[in-house]
Formats: sequence, C-alpha cells, structure tokens
Amino acid sequence: MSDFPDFSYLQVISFPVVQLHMNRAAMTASQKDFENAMNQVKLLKKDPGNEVKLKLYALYKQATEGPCNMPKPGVFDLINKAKWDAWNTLGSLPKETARQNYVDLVSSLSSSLESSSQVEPGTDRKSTGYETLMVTSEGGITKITLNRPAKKNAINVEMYHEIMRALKAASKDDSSITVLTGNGDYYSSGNDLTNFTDIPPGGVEEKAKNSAILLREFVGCFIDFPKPLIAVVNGPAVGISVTILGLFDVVYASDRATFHTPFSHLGQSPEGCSSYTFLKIMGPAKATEMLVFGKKLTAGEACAQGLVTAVFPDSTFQKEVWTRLKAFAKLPPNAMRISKEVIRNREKEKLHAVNAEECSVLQERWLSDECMNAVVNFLSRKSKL
Ligand SMILES: CCCCCC/C=C/C(=O)SCCNC(=O)CCNC(=O)[C@H](O)C(C)(C)COP(=O)(O)OP(=O)(O)OC[C@H]1O[C@@H](n2cnc3c(N)ncnc32)[C@H](O)[C@@H]1OP(=O)(O)O
Repeated sequence: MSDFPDFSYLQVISFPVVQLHMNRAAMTASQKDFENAMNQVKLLKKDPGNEVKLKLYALYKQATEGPCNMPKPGVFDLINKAKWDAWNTLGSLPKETARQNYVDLVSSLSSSLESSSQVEPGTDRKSTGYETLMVTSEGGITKITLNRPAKKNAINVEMYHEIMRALKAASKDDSSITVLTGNGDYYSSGNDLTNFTDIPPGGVEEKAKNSAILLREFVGCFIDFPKPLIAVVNGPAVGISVTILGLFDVVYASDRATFHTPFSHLGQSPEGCSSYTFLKIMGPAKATEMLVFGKKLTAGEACAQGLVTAVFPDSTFQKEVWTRLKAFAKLPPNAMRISKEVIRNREKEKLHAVNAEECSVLQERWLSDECMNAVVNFLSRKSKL
C-alpha cells in the first residue's frame, strides 16, 4: 500500500475515521454506508484540505453524537474552535441526515481526489468540478446536492450556473431519475442576496438585465428537463427554491421543511413560473396568499395544497424517501421519460412564455427602491425573513 495517504495532516484536524471504531452507538440502517464512506476516506490519495476535513469532522460528530453539546473553546484554541464552529453550524440537523451527508461528501471526494479503490465502470459515477454542489450518479439516480450549508444553500451566481450544468449532464447521463436536495439544515434560502452587490461597469441596469437573462435560462432548464425530477426538501425552502418546485415531477418534504416566497417583502415579484404553476396547483386564492402576501407554509400545508407530494417525519425522512427513489429508479427509463413528455409537453410553450414575462417584470422590479432597500436591509443585518 505504497500510495496509502499520508495521514500526518490529521495532526491539524483529528479525522473522523479515527474515531469510527470507538463509537458503535450510531448503528442504524445506513451504518454500513457510513462505515464504507469512512473506509473510502482512508483510500484518498490526496489531502482534501482543512475546510473539507472540518466538514467531515462536523458531519461525523453530528451523525454519531447529535447536535454540538460541547462548551465553546477559547479564542486562542484555534483548532478546537474551528472544529467546534463546524459542528455547531449544523444546528439540529438529524443524525441520519448527517450520516447521509457524510456519505455524499466522501462520495464526491472519492472522485475529485482520486480514490485508489476500484470502482466498477458505469455503475457508480461521481461528477467533479463543482464548487457549490455535490453531484453523484449511482443506481440509476443522479443526485444534485446544494452545498453551501453555512449560507443556508443560498444560490449565488456560480451555483445557478453549476445547477444548469449538472441538469444538462443529468439529462444525458444513463440515470433514470434526477434528485435535487440540500446539504445541512436548509434546503435553500433562495437567491443569494449578495448577487445584487456585484455591479458591472454598465451599472444597476446592466446588472438587472444580466440577472434576468440568467434567471430565464436557469428556469428554462427546469422546464425542459426530460427525466423525472424529484425534489427532496430536507429543510426550509425560500424564494426561487420554492417557486421552481412547480416544475418538478415529485416533491418529498421533511416535516421540518417550510415553504416561503416573501416577494412583496423584498420588493420583488414571482418567478420560476409560479405565477402560472401555483395557480394551477393550489388555485388563485391560496397562490395569492403565498406569492403576494408571503404566507409561509408548513410542509403539511404545502402538501394539502398540492405543492408537495408527501411529507415524512424528519427522523425517518432520508430512509423513507430513498427507499421510494431506489424503487422508482428501477422502472424502465424510456417509459418514464415518455410518460413525462406526454404529461408535460403541451405546457412547455406556455411555461417558456410565462418565464420570459416573469423575468422581464423582475428586471424592472430589481431597479425599484423597494427592492434595493430590502436587499440593503438584509445585507446591513437590519432584517431577515
Ligand atoms: C440572478 C438573480 C436571480 C434572482 C432570482 C429571484 C429570486 C428570488 C428569491 O429567491 S427571493 C428570496 C431571497 N432569500 C431571502 O431573502 C432569505 C434571506 N435570508 C434570511 O432571511 C435568513 O438568512 C434565513 C431566514 C434564511 C436564515 O436565518 P438564520 O437561521 O438566522 O441564519 P443566518 O441568517 O445567520 O444565515 C446564515 C448565513 O447565511 C447567509 N444567508 C442566508 N440566506 C442568504 C441569502 N438568501 N443570501 C445571502 N446570504 C444568505 C446569512 O447572511 C449568514 O451569513 P453569515 O454567517 O452572516 O456570513
């Protein structure tokens, strides 16, 4: 084993794998995957870097011990403070979700850092080259995980581009179904409000125009996505992460999830084709409560109104959802694709027209005082949702 990794970097941050055999308390259904992931870590040829090791450490602690319960280390105890911060950031993330996220993270690392384990070609592929996502393709399921947990998976410009790239790749790969989910305690807090701070030489008008072009292209990718697209809403969802759910084929939600579209509060207007899909899904009165008055729905309410397919208790969410998804992935892929076409195609032209109109209205809205003030208030920490 000459190319076994040099674990001297563990002196910087004690690696979770070291503790695996000390803690058998977390034995559950997915313990096997968890153990495999830990073994996989040992096979990494390259040091993944301290930031990733901190993430692994935090997920390991959360998966085995639950929320951070240690006293905060002093400011000069830099290493332990970094570890504590990483763990504490995970908040009340359930153990099972942490285990799953650990497995996903290792899975994405294994390809990007060249695991020395033998992977059977074509059966288990992981995409590399994403900064804001984890993308895995395994057992007929391509899974795209929003991966900015410290920012509640807010969608920055890079993430918009990466999601589009991942969807385009998923539409062509040999998977049968595609899943979008979030890493950490949020599904997504929606558009990253700092997107509005990077003003190009052409000023705010050019910024608004570019943003409208990006948004239209982004939503267009969901309208045109050819395979069954499933949202696994692991926690609260805000803004555009909610509106595009109307373009998904199935939406599973944890009972911890909430659905919030505070467009009026932000001086903005609906996007993601929600001005059309939400009306069809829940009727104009309920859609107006959400899209105009910013009513936040619980997962149960969103399910009763048809936006969500099914809700599961957070403690069993991952297990129950992935059991279903694995079964769906075994169905004949061409039949699923064609059925989706039959169900969705007659709406496509309409959806593209709605998308174009929403983006053009938003382009104007972003230049309004109402919108600018709301963004400034959030960024200057004066307001949150
Ligand atoms: C190309 C443009 C296309 C535009 C498309 C149109 C899209 C519209 C929308 O999506 S509208 C919705 C926009 N989202 C929001 O308004 C949410 C703003 N965030 C919040 O209100 C809160 O952060 C929260 C309620 C989501 C969570 O609160 P809390 O639990 O107290 O956590 P923190 O606020 O401390 O958040 C941690 C960390 O994340 C940063 N953050 C969270 N959400 C966003 C965001 N949407 N944009 C930017 N940054 C976000 C937050 O600032 C903290 O950062 P820090 O640790 O302070 O560095």
